[in-house]
Amino acid sequence: MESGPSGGSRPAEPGPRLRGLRGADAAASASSLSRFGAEAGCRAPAVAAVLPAGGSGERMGVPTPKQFCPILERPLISYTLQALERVSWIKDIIVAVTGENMETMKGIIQRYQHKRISLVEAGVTRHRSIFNGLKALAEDQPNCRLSKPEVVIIHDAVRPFVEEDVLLNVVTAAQEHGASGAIRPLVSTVISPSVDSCLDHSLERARYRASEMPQAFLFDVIYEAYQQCSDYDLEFGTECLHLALKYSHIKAKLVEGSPDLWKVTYKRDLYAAESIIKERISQQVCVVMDTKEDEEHVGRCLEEMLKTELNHIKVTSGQDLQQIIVEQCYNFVCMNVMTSDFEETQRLLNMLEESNLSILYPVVVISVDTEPLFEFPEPYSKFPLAVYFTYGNVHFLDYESVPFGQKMEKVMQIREFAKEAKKEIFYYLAFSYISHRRNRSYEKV
Ligand SMILES: Nc1ccn([C@@H]2O[C@H](COP(=O)(O)OP(=O)(O)OP(=O)(O)O)[C@@H](O)[C@H]2O)c(=O)n1
Ligand SMILES: O=P(O)(O)OC[C@@H](O)[C@@H](O)[C@@H](O)CO
Repeated sequence: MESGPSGGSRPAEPGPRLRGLRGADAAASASSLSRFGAEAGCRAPAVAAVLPAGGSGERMGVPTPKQFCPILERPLISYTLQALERVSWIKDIIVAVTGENMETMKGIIQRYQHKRISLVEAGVTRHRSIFNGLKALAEDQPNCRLSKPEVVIIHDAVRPFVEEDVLLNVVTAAQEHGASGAIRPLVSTVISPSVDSCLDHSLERARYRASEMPQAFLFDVIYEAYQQCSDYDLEFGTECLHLALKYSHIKAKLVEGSPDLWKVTYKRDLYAAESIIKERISQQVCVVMDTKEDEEHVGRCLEEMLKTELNHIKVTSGQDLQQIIVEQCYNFVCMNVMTSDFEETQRLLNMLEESNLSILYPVVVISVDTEPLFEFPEPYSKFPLAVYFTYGNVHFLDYESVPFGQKMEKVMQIREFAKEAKKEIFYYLAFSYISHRRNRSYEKV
């Protein structure tokens, strides 16, 4: 077993989380942990995850194993890891990959700065890969460097759309019942063909469900099941819940999952995944404050206001910017509260230029000045002005006819600045906040 960049024998505490992410997601995670306590009437369990990622993706029909196929130039498995890393109460993530893909996997971990990851060798079947992942967590194994969790999540590496709520549901249910799995309604009816490929019988669709992922187990339940498992089951089985029932006599609690839990199997699934990822990326915004203090004030206000509209809002004063860009955020709002010389915006644009962000998706940078670079004549002066630039062209929203004073050179300054933003779509908003710098209180106009 090999640890990822977190190194050491014990995976570090949740890796450097994005400040805003820490704010929003950690709050969610914290509330989740309290849910453990409330609903299960017990303390939050130690939780680890095993991700089988050792397949060859034959049904995808491409040379690259599907877990490494790019979506927006980023490997599919990286999105799944990112989804699990957003859940701060998952302490260890064990990924089973083949020996030939080990270096590829390490490169992905390094490139996208994934944390809490340990790698194990995959097996020739999915069950054997999962078993190898569980061994890495068992304490009866030589050189075991990870502590045994109370609950282990098993989740296919090619199911990138997994949210904290379903993970919490299966883990909470596993704590109580010993095993749990996400299920979805069947789309097609299940039939049984006869030996001459004629219909033998069909199942009443409403009485059956599709078994999806994530699944969760008390670690001892599933580990003992795999230890007793027959070679036949390890070779041909596809259902971990079945192993828990057959060998540990545990009837898993079934949990309704969301439609997005599907497994990327065929090429069409990759196209569908790309559409969903694009839609989700468009819902992600990073607010970049020019000072840490403003991050705590204006940033948190914006976070509170925006988080009901967006699926992920991150607020930072810069120290996490590199990680945010690595995670492929595409929408940035630079709040220049203290300065209006574009310093922070320029720094972001430079980082975007130097990053490997996919150019398949436009980056939007909105620079907001609380001290407008120029005054507008009445009655416009008290309205926010939306001036936006597309590849160096200046467009004025709504105020085309606004007569500017002699300070056009300020507008030209913005225009020159925007020309630097080669591939970004750059927005500039001038808000007239009244900011009492002394007592750091902010009043919106
Ligand atoms: N020996 C194997 C086979 C599969 N998997 C993993 O199990 C998950 C679900 O399996 P599946 O969708 O069947 O993946 P593949 O086996 O790669 O697909 P195919 O059957 O089309 O080859 C995937 O993340 C896959 O990488 C694994 O870890 N080890
Ligand atoms: O058989 P495959 O390896 O394609 O897929 C595994 C799936 O069966 C499995 O992920 C769920 O059905 C839940 O067990």
